Amino acid sequence: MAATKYAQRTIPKISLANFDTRKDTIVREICSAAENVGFFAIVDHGISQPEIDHMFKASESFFALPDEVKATVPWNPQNVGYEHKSQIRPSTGAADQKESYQLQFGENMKGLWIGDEHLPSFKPDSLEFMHKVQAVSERLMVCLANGLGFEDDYFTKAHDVSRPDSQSTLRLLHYYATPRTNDGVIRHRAGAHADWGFLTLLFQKEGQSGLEICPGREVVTEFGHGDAWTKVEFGENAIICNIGDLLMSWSDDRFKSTFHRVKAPCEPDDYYGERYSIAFFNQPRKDTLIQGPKEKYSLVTGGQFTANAMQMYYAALKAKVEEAQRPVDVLKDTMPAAGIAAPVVQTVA
Ligand SMILES: O=C(O)CCC(=O)C(=O)O
Ligand SMILES: [Fe+2]
Repeated sequence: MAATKYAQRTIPKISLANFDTRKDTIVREICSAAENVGFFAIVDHGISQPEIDHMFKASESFFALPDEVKATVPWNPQNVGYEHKSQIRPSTGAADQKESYQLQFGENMKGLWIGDEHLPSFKPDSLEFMHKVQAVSERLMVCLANGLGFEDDYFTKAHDVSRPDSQSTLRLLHYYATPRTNDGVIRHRAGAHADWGFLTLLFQKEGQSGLEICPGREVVTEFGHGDAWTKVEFGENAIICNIGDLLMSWSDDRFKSTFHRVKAPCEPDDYYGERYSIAFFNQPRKDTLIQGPKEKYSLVTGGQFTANAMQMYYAALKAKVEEAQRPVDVLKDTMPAAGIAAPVVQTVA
C-alpha cells in the first residue's frame, strides 16, 4: 500500500482569554481560520482540564459496561443512544471500528440515559459538561455571526438548547485497539467525511492521536483519497473546532467544511491503541430559517437542511456499497453521518 502523503499546514490556535476586551481580535482570528482551513483549536476557553478529564472518565466507565447493559440504550434515528460498529461512511463503504453513545439535552433522550443503577452520576455529570460546551459554542457563534454581519445573538438563538426539541448532540467515542497484523485489512476508525451540522467541538486525550484533515474540499479528490493529509495535534486542553456543511452554506461558502478522518492505523508510526474522544455537534432548531447574507442558496429550515443532507448521504452510501457489490441491505442498520439527526423514516430501503 502506498504511504500516506502528508503536508505541513498551519491549523490556527486561538486564545479566548479576556473575551470581552479582545472580542474584535478573536472574531478576526476565528473568521480567518474558518475561511482558510475550516479547522482551528481554541485554548483559554473556560473548561478546566479536571472537568474534561471527569467527562472522559464517565465515558470510559460507560464503555466498560457489559454489552447487554449498553444495549439497554440503543441508538435511534433521532441521533441518540449507543451503537457499535454500525456507522458506514460513503468514503469507505465499511463500518467504522468504534462504539459511540450520543446524548442530547431534550426529549429525544427519553429512556436513553443509562440507568442510575449502572452509573449513578452519569446523567447529571454529562448534562453539566454539555452545558459548559454549549457555553463555549455560544461564544464562537457570537464571533461567527459578527464576522458574517449578523446580529451577535443570531446563531445562539438558532441553537437554543433549552428547547425540548433541541438537536445538539454530545457524542462519546471509543475506537477499539487495532491489531498490528499485516493482513492487508484496513480497519477504519472514522472514515474521511465532513460534518453536516453547524459547528463541531472535539476533545481528544493526550497520546491518542489519529485525527487528520484534508482542506480544500473543492479541489481535492473524492474524500481526499490519495491527497495530502495534515495531523491535528494539540495538547489535551485545546478544543478542536471545525465548520460543518450547514455553516458553510449559511455563510454562502465563505467558511469551509473540511474533510477529516481518524486514520485507520496501517503504517508503522500510526497510533494503534484504543482512542477515546468526545465530539459536540451544534445543530440548529428544526424551525430555524437558514440563508446566508448573500442569499447564495435558497432559504431552508433547519429540518429541511437535515433531511436534504440525509438524502445525499444515503444516496452516496448506496452508490458506494453498490460499487463494492455488497447487498444494499447492509444499509438498513447503518447510522447516519456525524452530527446529524436522521429523519425517523430512513430514505434507503
Ligand atoms: O473521534 C474523532 O476524533 C473525530 C470524530 C468525528 O470526526 C466525528 O464523529 O464526526
Ligand atoms: Fe467529524
